[in-house]
Amino acid sequence: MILELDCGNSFIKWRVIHVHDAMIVGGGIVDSDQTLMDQIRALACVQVTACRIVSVRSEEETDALTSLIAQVFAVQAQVARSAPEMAGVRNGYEDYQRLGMDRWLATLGAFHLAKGACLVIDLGTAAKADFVAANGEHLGGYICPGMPLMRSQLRTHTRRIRYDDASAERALVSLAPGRSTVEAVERGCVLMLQGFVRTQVEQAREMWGEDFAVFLTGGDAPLVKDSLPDARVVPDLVFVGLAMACPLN
Ligand SMILES: Nc1ncnc2c1ncn2[C@@H]1O[C@H](COP(=O)(O)OP(=O)(O)OP(=O)(O)O)[C@@H](O)[C@H]1O
Ligand SMILES: CC(C)(CO)[C@@H](O)C(=O)NCCC(=O)O
Ligand SMILES: [K+]
Repeated sequence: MILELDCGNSFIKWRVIHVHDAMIVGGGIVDSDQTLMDQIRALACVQVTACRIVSVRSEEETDALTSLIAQVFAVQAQVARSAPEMAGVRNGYEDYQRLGMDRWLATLGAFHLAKGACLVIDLGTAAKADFVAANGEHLGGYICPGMPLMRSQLRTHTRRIRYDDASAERALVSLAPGRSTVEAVERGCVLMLQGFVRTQVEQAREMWGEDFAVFLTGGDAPLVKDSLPDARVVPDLVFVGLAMACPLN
């Protein structure tokens, strides 16, 4: 079985798939290497024979994780590396190595699925948008604070914005003007995300008319999907690209 890991800035998403048909055996989202190991080991009868990783963490953190995996499962993890060109997509950065690997892989995955022009939106700790033209040219993209960063900046830099996670969740039953601090902040940040996403779609329309696909991924995709009815929500888009970048045979 193949262990796949997407190491983001706040969380690690993992899943275990069968080698032959890519059927998903299990998966989850964790906030530490140790919890990751515990969760994988808790899956009965899993024999990890290969591992592929995408990481936007430091080289040291990624090395520590690959060592742990070598120790626990006796496999050498394959770590996805940047490339100037792959699977028909040309990296649009001046220095291709600077483009975040999560963005690059999501872009590869999206172009593979769309087989044409696409806009890729990934809403995690950071909110990211990337544009790929029909000929596979990656045109670049945008990076903004995502929901967790917007909310924590407000909490950190003000005296009187304080609330707990449970009330934050309750506040999102509607997006009407907030009548409490928690509603005002949570709804305001969601509207920021929706505005970000709409602006990207407008830009794609200016370039490509109606001839493009929109892909939506990342933990906070559900917060904007109603304002983007034509978007394809693909939670595992980074894993689609990861399998392309690290084919393991
Ligand atoms: N089960 C979950 N565990 C943690 N966060 C979740 C979960 N489901 C949804 N989320 C939301 O997902 C967001 C984090 O998204 P994601 O996991 O894509 O971030 P990340 O990969 O760490 O960040 P980035 O991609 O910017 O590096 C959080 O704001 C949280 O609200
Ligand atoms: C933007 C983040 C932090 C989002 O995970 C990641 O893609 C990253 O570290 N990128 C490097 C900077 C860049 O993409 O220009
Ligand atoms: K990510």
